[in-house]
Amino acid sequence: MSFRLTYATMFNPPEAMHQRFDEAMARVSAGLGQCHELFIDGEDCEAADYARRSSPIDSELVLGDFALATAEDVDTAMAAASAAFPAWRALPVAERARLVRKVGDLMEERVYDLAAALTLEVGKNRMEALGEAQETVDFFHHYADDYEQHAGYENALPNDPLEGMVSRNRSVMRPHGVWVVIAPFNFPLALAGGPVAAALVTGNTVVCKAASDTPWSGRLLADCIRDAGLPAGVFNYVSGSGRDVGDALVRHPLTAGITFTGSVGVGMQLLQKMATGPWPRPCIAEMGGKNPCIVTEHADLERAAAGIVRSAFGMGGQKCSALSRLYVHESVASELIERVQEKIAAIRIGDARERENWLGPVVNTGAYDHYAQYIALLKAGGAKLVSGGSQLREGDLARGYYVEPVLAEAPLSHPLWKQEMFLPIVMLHRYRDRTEAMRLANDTDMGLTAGFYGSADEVAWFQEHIEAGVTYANRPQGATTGAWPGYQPFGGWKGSGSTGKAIASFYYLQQYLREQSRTVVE
Ligand SMILES: NC(=O)c1ccc[n+]([C@@H]2O[C@H](COP(=O)([O-])OP(=O)(O)OC[C@H]3O[C@@H](n4cnc5c(N)ncnc54)[C@H](O)[C@@H]3O)[C@@H](O)[C@H]2O)c1
Ligand SMILES: N[C@@H](CCC=O)C(=O)O
Repeated sequence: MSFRLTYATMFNPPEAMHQRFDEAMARVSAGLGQCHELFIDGEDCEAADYARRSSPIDSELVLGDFALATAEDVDTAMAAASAAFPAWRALPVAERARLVRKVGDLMEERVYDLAAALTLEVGKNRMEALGEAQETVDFFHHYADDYEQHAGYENALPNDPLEGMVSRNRSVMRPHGVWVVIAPFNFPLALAGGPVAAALVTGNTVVCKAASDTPWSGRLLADCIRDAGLPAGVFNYVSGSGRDVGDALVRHPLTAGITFTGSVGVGMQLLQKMATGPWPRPCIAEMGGKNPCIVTEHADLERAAAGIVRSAFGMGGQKCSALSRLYVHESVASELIERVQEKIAAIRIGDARERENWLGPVVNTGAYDHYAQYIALLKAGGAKLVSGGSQLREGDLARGYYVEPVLAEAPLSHPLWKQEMFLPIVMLHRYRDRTEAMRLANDTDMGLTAGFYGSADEVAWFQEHIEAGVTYANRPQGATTGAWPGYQPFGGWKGSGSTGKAIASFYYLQQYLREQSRTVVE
C-alpha cells in the first residue's frame, strides 16, 4: 500500500517527503520579506497599513509585511462578495464542484511550499505542517465530492393527494449569501480552507479573515483560489485584528452567515451577535477544548504513553484537540508516569525547520509569557511538576518561544483543571474507581475530544458516558488528537461547538444552506 499522509500516519513518512520539504523550505525562505496584500474582487488590494511579522522560530527571521484591513476594506470585500453571489449560486452543481475541486488540485501541487510556510509562520514541525496542508486539500475534495454526490441536496417529494389537479413538491437547499469565515492561528490554512470550501461549493460567496498571527497562510489560500480561476468577488481575503476587522465582518449588514473557529469566549460573543438584528443569522462556532483521557488498570500502558505524549505535546499543545487532563487508575499511575517521562525526555525541542526537532516554539510572546504564568499558578496551587516547567533560553533558542513539555500532578481543586491553556501542559489525577474518573472527565463546560485506554470490554462504557464530540479508544497515534476528513468527523459538544454537527461529517454542508419547499400546481 502506498503511503497516504494523515495525522494518524505522519509519524513514519517516506524519506522522499523529507527531501521535498527541505527543498520547499529553501525555495520559500528565499522569497521571505515580501509585501502581502488583501485580495478583494479578484484583485490584490493595497492596504493603508501593514504589520511586519517574524517567525516564532526566530524573532529575527522576518516573514514579510502583511496588510491590515480597515472597516472600509471590509465594506468593499462584502460588497464584492454580494455582487458575485447571484451568478455564483446560479452555476450548476457540477460546475461549482469542479472549480472547488480545482482549488484542491492546485493546493496539492503546492503542498510542500504551503507546509514550509506553515512551519515558518506557526512554528509547527514539518509533519504537522505537511499534514495541515494535505488536510486542506482533502477538505476541498471532500466537500466537492459530497455536494455533487448529493446533487446539491435537492429531493423530489410525493405529489399532494389531490383529485383533479397535479401538485408537484420538491425540497431544495439554497445558499444564504455572503458567508464570513474567521480562522484561528493554530490551523490557519485548514480551518480557513475547510469552511471556505464548504461555503463556496454550496453556492455562497465568501469573505475570509485570518488570525492576526497568521495572515500569510490565509493569503496563500487566496492565491490558490485565484489561480483556480474562480470568478472575481466569489472569494475575498482580508487580514487584520479580530477586534477591528473581525468585529466589522460580524456586524456587517451583508453578512448572511459565519463560520468561526477559535476560543469559547470570542465564539460565544459572536453567537450572541448573530442571534440579534432583524433576523437570526447562522453561526457555526467551532470552539475550545479541555480534553480528557482516562487510563484504566487494564490499559496497554505503552500505547497509552505514546498517545498521551503525542496529544498533549504535539504542536506545543496548541490544538483544540490537545490532551490537557489525564485521569489514571491509581494502580498503574506510577508506571504510566514513568513511561510518559521517558518519552518526554526523548522529545527534541528546537527550530521547527529541522527534521530532528519534533517540538517547535509556541506561537508568540503572549503564549510564551502565559506558560510562565501557568507554571507559577500550578506550583502555587499545590501541583507537583513531574516533568518540565522551564522556558528554554540557551543559544539560538533565546530568539524564539521554546518551552518544555509539562506533566503536572495537581489537586482537583486547582482552577487550571477548568481552563484551556493551549500550551504543552497536561494535568494528572490518580483515581480509584472509573465512575469517579468519568465524572471528572465530564466536569467541564467543553466537550471536544476525549481519549480512553482500557480493555476492549470497557470501550463501550467509555463511549456511552463521555460527553465529547470526538472520541478515541486505545489509540497510540494520539489520545485525543488527529482527526482527518473522511475518517473522523470533527466537532464539539457543549461549549466546544454550537451545532452538534461535525466538520467533514454527513451533516456538515447542509449547515451552509437553507431549505426551500417548492410546490407547483399544474
Ligand atoms: N473546535 C475547533 O475545531 C477548533 C479548532 C482550532 C482552534 N480552536 C480553538 O481556537 C482557539 C485558538 O485560536 P485563537 O487563539 O486564534 O482564537 P481566538 O478566539 O483568539 O481568535 C480566533 C479568530 O477570531 C478572531 N477574533 C478575535 N476577536 C474577535 C471579535 N471580537 N470579533 C470577530 N473576530 C474575532 C481572531 O482574529 C481570529 O481570527 C482555542 O481556543 C482552540 O481550542 C477550535
Ligand atoms: N483536527 C485537529 C485539531 C484542530 C484543532 O485545533 C485534530 O484532530 O487534532
